[in-house]
Amino acid sequence: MSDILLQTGGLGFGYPQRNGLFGKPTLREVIKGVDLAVPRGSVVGLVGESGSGKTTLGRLLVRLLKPTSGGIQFDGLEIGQLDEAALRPLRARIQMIFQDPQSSLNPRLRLGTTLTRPLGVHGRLKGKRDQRERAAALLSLVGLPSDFAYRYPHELSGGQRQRAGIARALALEPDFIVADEIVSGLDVSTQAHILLLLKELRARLGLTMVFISHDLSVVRVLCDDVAILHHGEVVESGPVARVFGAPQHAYTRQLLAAIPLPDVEPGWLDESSVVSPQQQGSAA
Ligand SMILES: Nc1ncnc2c1ncn2[C@@H]1O[C@H](COP(=O)(O)OP(=O)(O)OP(=O)(O)O)[C@@H](O)[C@H]1O
Repeated sequence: MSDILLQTGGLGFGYPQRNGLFGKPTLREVIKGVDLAVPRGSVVGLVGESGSGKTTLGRLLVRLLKPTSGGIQFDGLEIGQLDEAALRPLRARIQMIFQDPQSSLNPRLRLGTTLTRPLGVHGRLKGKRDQRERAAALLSLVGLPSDFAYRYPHELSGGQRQRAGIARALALEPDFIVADEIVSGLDVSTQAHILLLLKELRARLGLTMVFISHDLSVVRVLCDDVAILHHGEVVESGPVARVFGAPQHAYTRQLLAAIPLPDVEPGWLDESSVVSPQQQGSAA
């Protein structure tokens, strides 16, 4: 078994674009020749300014998009050109969490139904009681009380919704998760709770993750490795301490200068430094 769970080689992607009313559509390349390796059990940060291609690359990695060139190897299997039927058995193993959990939480369904629906789809539910127990276990995994199973998404705070989004992604016990800007839009204290939760889940479940963020300080506390994306190309990658401590590429230096890292110790996100939702009285 290789130490690398997911690897891309020369990965490229272009969105079709119309050229005038009668012109033939062409591809506008937004991901170019990306070589990325995600070791098992690691969290790899993907950073870059707005429009650099982070979301597109994330969607390629989970095969919501099909590459226009290059390949993606997942657990030794080339998945870049697989069609939907061939991808189906892999879908449970690869999940994406979005910035806006609204998109993964159906507003008309109670949380318990949303969380356990993927289990039902994959034939892993044994009746109503099992469904209730699985929903409670998933809620507890992300620090939410079990009676939240009866709530609708609009009855949750932003942080609670993001916890629910994480629970939904974890329902099928995936091996690989792409998290796309999942703490953007949350206040700083809620961000810290969610990051701490991810750290705990990672340790407990041995998750392998690509963590997309424009916030370098968040990447520094959570990620082992980081890849810097610029105009669809990875211009630099490696261990976070090395890339942020001694950036080699001019663009990385520019990014670091533009977004100064707060002067925090790498260990600031320890359990002792963050009040848990239970301690606070309500789940953040
Ligand atoms: N569905 C689409 N159709 C056509 N072009 C798109 C589509 N989605 C994104 N793009 C273009 O692809 C490029 C990369 O966009 P992408 O959203 O991947 O970047 P990003 O780094 O995630 O940006 P942000 O941080 O703002 O979300 C941009 O130029 C964008 O305009």
